[in-house]
Amino acid sequence: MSRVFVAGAGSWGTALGVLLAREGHEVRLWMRSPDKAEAVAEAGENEAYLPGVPLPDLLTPSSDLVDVAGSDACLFVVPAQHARHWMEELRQASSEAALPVALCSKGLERSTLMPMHEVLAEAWPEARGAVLSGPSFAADVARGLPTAVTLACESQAERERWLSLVSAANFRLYASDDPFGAEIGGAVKNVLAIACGIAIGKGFGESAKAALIARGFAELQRFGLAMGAKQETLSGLSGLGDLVLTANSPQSRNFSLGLALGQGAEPAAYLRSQRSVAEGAATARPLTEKARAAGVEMPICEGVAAIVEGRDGVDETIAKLMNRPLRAEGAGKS
Ligand SMILES: NC(=O)c1ccc[n+]([C@@H]2O[C@H](COP(=O)([O-])OP(=O)(O)OC[C@H]3O[C@@H](n4cnc5c(N)ncnc54)[C@H](O)[C@@H]3O)[C@@H](O)[C@H]2O)c1
Ligand SMILES: O=P(O)(O)OC[C@H](O)CO
Repeated sequence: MSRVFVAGAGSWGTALGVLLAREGHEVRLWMRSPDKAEAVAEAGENEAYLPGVPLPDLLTPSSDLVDVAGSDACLFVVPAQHARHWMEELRQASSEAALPVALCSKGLERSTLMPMHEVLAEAWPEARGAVLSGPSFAADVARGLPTAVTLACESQAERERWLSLVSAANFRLYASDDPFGAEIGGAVKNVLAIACGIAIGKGFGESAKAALIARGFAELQRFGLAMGAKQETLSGLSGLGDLVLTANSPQSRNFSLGLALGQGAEPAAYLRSQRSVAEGAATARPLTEKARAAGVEMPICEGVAAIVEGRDGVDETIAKLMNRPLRAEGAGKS
């Protein structure tokens, strides 16, 4: 049995905490508010983020960051735009310990354009980072439905430790030595899922969505390969696998955001009305800035960035995409 600190008690942190506690690990599920931690403990359930899932006895809700100090491992599940601050806090609370930290958040930091493992390297340099990513809705994992995801880190010994810690009967981990590639897939698929939601919200139908998935995957590969990710990672669970899941389901917050935008919702108002995070909204711009700096074209992601930031309307963006010069298929440069 290990002691695991789960930083972040949204739906994914809670589902992962429940999974580990069911496997016999002692879990501290950290959230910012002491009142909420108390209420969740009393209810025996995280009603706000994962309703209907009883918390196992081995899971203790906590608002005390110092609990990280005695832990064997940490799952980091705080939304990407708040990650740096809480990594710095965890570093202090853990006495700067070289704790194994699995990054489970999917996004790029807006101010620096960095993926989470680069943020971790700056904010908590002693931590030993890994990436846990792949097609996995929190509600599915909490219900014990069969799920497979990627666990990526450079050290083989660390990978093996993570595999034995987090794998469960219906939660299958595949190992990868490409943490960067695993992160890129999760960040880009969220932006593409918004595009697919927009197409459905506009009533364009399944053929349009399939075209967006295929051309979006070409963008994901172009960008990932230019950044040094491995092809096998991009076409694996954390890339193609997660794109297929997220781009096809209203269960996805990113797809649902797109759906609402396609139906005429105003982006800022819709985002303000949501308790849950749709990471693609904040990641779209840093992603496209990073791509442009690397000379990689990502027209679908550019369109999503313009729409969610209110710089362009849905109709204008679609017209721009459809009027691009005709070209050969393939991931290529553009
Ligand atoms: N939900 C899923 O199915 C799922 C699956 C895989 C990965 N993820 C990723 O996990 C990460 C967390 O998402 P989630 O779905 O668990 O969250 P959520 O949308 O269910 O809840 C949002 C969480 O963010 C917290 N939060 C808001 N502002 C904050 C701040 N300033 N500092 C710290 N925390 C703050 C809220 O308290 C809440 O716990 C995201 O990067 C998401 O992409 C989610
Ligand atoms: O609800 P979404 O769009 O954040 O997607 C959740 C997970 O990332 C799916 O793997």
